[in-house]
Amino acid sequence: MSPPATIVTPSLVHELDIVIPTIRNLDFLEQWRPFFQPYHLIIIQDGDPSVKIRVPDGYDYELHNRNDINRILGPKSSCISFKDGACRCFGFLVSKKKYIFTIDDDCFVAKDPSGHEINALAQHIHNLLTPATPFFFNTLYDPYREGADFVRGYPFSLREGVPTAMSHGLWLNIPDYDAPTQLVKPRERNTRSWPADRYVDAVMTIPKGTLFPMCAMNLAFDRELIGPAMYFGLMGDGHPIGRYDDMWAGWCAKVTCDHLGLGVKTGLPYISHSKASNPFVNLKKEYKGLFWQEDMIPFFQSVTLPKECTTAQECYIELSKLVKEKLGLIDPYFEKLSDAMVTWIDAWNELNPMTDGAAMIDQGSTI
Ligand SMILES: O=c1ccn([C@@H]2O[C@H](COP(=O)(O)OP(=O)(O)O[C@H]3O[C@@H](CO)[C@H](O)[C@H]3O)[C@@H](O)[C@H]2O)c(=O)[nH]1
Ligand SMILES: [Mn+2]
Repeated sequence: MSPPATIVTPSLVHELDIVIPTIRNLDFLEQWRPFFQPYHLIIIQDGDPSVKIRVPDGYDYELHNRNDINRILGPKSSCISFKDGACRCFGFLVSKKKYIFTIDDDCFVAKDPSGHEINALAQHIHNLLTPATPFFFNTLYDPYREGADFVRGYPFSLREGVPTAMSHGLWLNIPDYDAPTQLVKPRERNTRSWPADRYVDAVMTIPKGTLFPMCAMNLAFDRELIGPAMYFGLMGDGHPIGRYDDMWAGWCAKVTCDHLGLGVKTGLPYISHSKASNPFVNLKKEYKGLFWQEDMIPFFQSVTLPKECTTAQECYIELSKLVKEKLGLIDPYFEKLSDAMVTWIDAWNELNPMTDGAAMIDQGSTI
């Protein structure tokens, strides 16, 4: 379902890039053509750079493989993962647009319960252009949606909301499960009809102080507000962990949004996820993350950033110090990750000299 027709959602064709990490031909773009064709694509080709990736005709795109990443970043390319979808964050780095939409190459156009094709991009744009409400939960969900509003008892001093930095979409068909869950529920599908009936027609702001497991399959964000915090970490080749790229970025970005007074939304739009990656391969990649996360989550829940940090870059550098100090005790990996977080910000500032990130947003008047 796209945003209601009465709310005109600008296309943002000149303000938004679509970033796709890939190891395969991009035939999936044929199905997205009605929605994606006007936009510039940034394709990050992972794996062997000598492999030719086929992009359907008629798309305006730039494609970066590992040789390009090494050439553009030089020694800083060490912070960009290889042989893991985490490489997509290079696209966030080189984009020059205000907004990013990132999607996996096994994600297709979904249909809502009435059978209409969902323009996921239009819904993300609507989510990003309307305020978020992290300081007080609205029980009718998104108050800025046609036909909804703030419910009785919602403080008027908070109804202006705050800028939305991230829009986290969901998935029909193959849900984004971790390997153990995938192994015990191999045939589970998230369908829009009975008995699953898991098409939830809602967008909600994730409250301040609450973390969430960010999936990069169907994700949009405001690059100027939160781009510097959207680093997907050291994953894949040469590293002890994989498939925690988007999770890591989501935890860092959420604590940064909370500190800067920015909003994160989850819910609509849905895409249809077509391929279940191999659960045994995934288990090997995720293994350390499955128990490290029992320490990572309390760490992020305990993070407080100094009030002097007023931009995403400043928050992120502070976070990198805390990662080294606190998580470095778990495993030397986190010391390397902390250093890579600093390298990422150096690369960000080098490629984006003009953006000084978001100044701290008014935390919303207390009532
Ligand atoms: O080595 C690789 C592997 C994959 N990619 C690209 O990354 C995305 C996601 O890959 P895939 O769909 O095969 O894996 P999933 O398990 O479904 O993905 C989930 O894991 C998350 C963490 O990576 C991901 O965002 C989730 O959706 C595809 O576009 C692959 O082409 C890669 O670049 N390098
Ligand atoms: Mn997938």
